[in-house]
Order: sequence, then C-alpha cells, then structure tokens
Amino acid sequence: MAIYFYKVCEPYGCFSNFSPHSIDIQGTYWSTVEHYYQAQKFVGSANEAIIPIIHAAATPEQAAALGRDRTLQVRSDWEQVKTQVMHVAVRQKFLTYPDIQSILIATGDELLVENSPTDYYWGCGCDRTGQNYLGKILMSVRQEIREIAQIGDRALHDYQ
Ligand SMILES: Nc1nc(O)c(N)c(N[C@@H]2O[C@H](COP(=O)(O)O)[C@@H](O)[C@H]2O)n1
Repeated sequence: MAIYFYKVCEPYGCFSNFSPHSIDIQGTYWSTVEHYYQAQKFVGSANEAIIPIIHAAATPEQAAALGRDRTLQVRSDWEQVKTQVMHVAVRQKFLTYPDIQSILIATGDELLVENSPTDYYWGCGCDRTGQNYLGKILMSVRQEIREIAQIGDRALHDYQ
C-alpha cells in the first residue's frame, strides 16, 4: 500500500521538506530542507543577494514564497541540477535525525508519494499522474541508509 504524505501536521509529515529539521550542508545550517532547496536556485545567478534572505526566512513557507518569486532569475542550470540538490538535502536530513530515519526505514518497500495537489514534478498532483520526484528521492535515501547499516553490521560481524 502506498504511503501518501504532504502536510507537516499530517501522518508522515516528517517526509515533507517543510518539516522543522535543520540541516548542515558544508558548514552552513539551514532551518529546513525547503530553505536550502529554494536558496540553491540562485547560486551563481544575478540574484544571489536573495540567498541570505531565504536563509533567514522565518518559515519554510516564506522561504518557498521568496524562491518562487517570478521576478527573480534562477541559475541557468537549475532544471539540470535541482533533483540532485534536493537529494543531497533530503539525504542529509535523514542521516542527521535518528527518529525520522526510523520512520523512513519502517516504511519498508512501500511506495512513498508526495500528495501535493498542485505539484506534478515533486509530487503526484491532484490526479496522481505527477512524477513524484520527492517520493522517489525518499525511497532512494531509504535504500542508501539500509546499505550503510548493512556495511556497519558486516564490519561489526568481522570485528567480533
Ligand atoms: N508542504 C508543502 N506546501 C507546498 O505549498 C508545496 N508546494 C510543497 N511541495 C514542495 O514544494 C517544493 C517545490 O518548490 P518549487 O515549486 O520547485 O519552488 C518542494 O520542496 C516540494 O516538495 N509542500
């Protein structure tokens, strides 16, 4: 059975990029994955000055609103790099917090779907035909964490 998530206050809300889990990426703390993701849109662009403003945004909703400002020009390679940017941030979040890592691992092999009614790239959209890239990243991170755990188990077994 697929697991659908979207709002932070609903079941599996910790899978949302808006969940209150700060992440350290190369020595900089970002309040949420959403803050980091939205800021990366402007790295190397003419609008780089918006990055510290996104970084300081009080909420992920505010960070998203700033990053979606259509008057600002995003970096030219954004479409090519955005999925990898998101992957790095989501992986860091689930490697940092053991409690939500357990929730992710406990989903086993279930399909994870961001149930966004409007987003057909990161979510499934209102008719469930979306590409669900956030769900795909979460499933990929789930597998990466399982493999890291297996390596640890094997090393411990060999040591004993
Ligand atoms: N909780 C939540 N509220 C929204 O309004 C959303 N759109 C999402 N989805 C997330 O939005 C981000 C994509 O932003 P861009 O459209 O690329 O600016 C991404 O984090 C989705 O997971 N979530």
